Amino acid sequence: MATARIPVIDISGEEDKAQVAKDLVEAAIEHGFIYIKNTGKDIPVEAVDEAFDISKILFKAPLEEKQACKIQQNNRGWSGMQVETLDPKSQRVGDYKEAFNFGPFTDNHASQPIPPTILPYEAQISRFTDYCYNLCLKIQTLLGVGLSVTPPDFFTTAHLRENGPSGTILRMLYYPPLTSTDASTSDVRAGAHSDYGSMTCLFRLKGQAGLEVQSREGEWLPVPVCPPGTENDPAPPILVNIGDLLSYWTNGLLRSTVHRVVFPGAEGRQPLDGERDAEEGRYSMAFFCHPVGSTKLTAVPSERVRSYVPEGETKALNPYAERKVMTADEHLQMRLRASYLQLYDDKKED
Ligand SMILES: O=C(O)CCC(=O)C(=O)O
Ligand SMILES: [Fe+2]
Repeated sequence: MATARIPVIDISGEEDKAQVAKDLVEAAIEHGFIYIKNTGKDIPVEAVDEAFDISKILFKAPLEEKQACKIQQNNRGWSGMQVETLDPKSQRVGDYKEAFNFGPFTDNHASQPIPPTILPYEAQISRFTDYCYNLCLKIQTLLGVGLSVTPPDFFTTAHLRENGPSGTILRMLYYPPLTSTDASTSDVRAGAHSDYGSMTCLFRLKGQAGLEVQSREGEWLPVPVCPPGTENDPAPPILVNIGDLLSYWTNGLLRSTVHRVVFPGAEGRQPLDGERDAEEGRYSMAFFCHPVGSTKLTAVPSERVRSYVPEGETKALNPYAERKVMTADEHLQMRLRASYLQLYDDKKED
C-alpha cells in the first residue's frame, strides 16, 4: 500500500548543522511532516514511555475526576468523546476520542485542575513538556537557519516562555476501540484538519496505526509509526509537522498539511504491516507549540520567503494578513471556536 514518503532526519548529532537545517526546511516545504529520529538524546526514551504510562492512568481515572477538569475556553483540560469536531464541515458526529490538554507548569505544578489520580505524576508531566519545548526551540532555530531568516533565531525568540504566555499545550489522546454501536468505521477518530500552532511533535506507539496525511493530489496516505530505517532505533521517531502559523509566517512556503486519524480497516483499507488496532485502543501525545500570544502573523524577514511564488494556488497564503494582521492568540481563539461547538455555543455573538 502507498504510504506517505516523509523524510527521517537526525538532529541529535553535532556535525554539519547547516546541512541538517537545509534538510529540515526542504522536508517542511515538500511534506510539512518530518520524522525526527529518536536517538534518546533530545528526549530520553524513558520520559516518553513514562508519559504514555501516565496517559493510560489518566484516561482510566474515574469519570467524575475527568469531568471536574472539563476543557475551558483557555484550551486546558479534558474533552470527552465527540466533544471536539476537527472537521465540522464534513463530520456527522464529533471525534471518536478523549483528550486532556495540559497548559504551562510552574515549579512542576500544573496551572489548571488535574485529576487527583495523576497528581503523583505532575512533576514527570512537567518535565516531559520541558523536553518537548526544548526540542521545538531546537527545530525552530534550525528552520530559521535553513531559511536564512534575519536574525536566524527569529522563530526561537518568538516562542521563548520568558517573553510571554502562549497557547502551547501538551495533549494526551486516547482513541477507544470501536466496540460500541454509536460509531462506525465511516466516522473518524480525528477529523481532517491542519494544526493551529506553529509546529507539533507527535508521539505514537509501535503498532498503533491510524494517522493519515493528505497528499497535494488529495489522496489520503497512511503514516507508519516506524518508517523504514528506524525499526531498530530505541523508540519510534517523533513526528513533527508544520502548523498553520509557520505556514502563515512563511507565506505558505512551509506547508501546513491536512491530516486525520481513521479507524484501522476503515473504508476497506488494509492496516499497514505490523500495525493494527490494539484491544486497549490507541494512545498518542501531541505537543502543540505556539508562539507568544501577542506575536503578529506577518511574513518573516527572509529572502527565500520573499521570493517564494506559490504555484497556481493562493490558498496556502496567509488569508488573514490581507484583511488585518492577526496575532497568534486571535488566530487560536478563532480556530477553537470552530471546533468546540458546545463550549462556545452559549456565548455566540453572531
Ligand atoms: O493522534 C494522532 O496521531 C494525531 C492527532 C492530531 O493530529 C491532533 O490532535 O492534532
Ligand atoms: Fe493534528
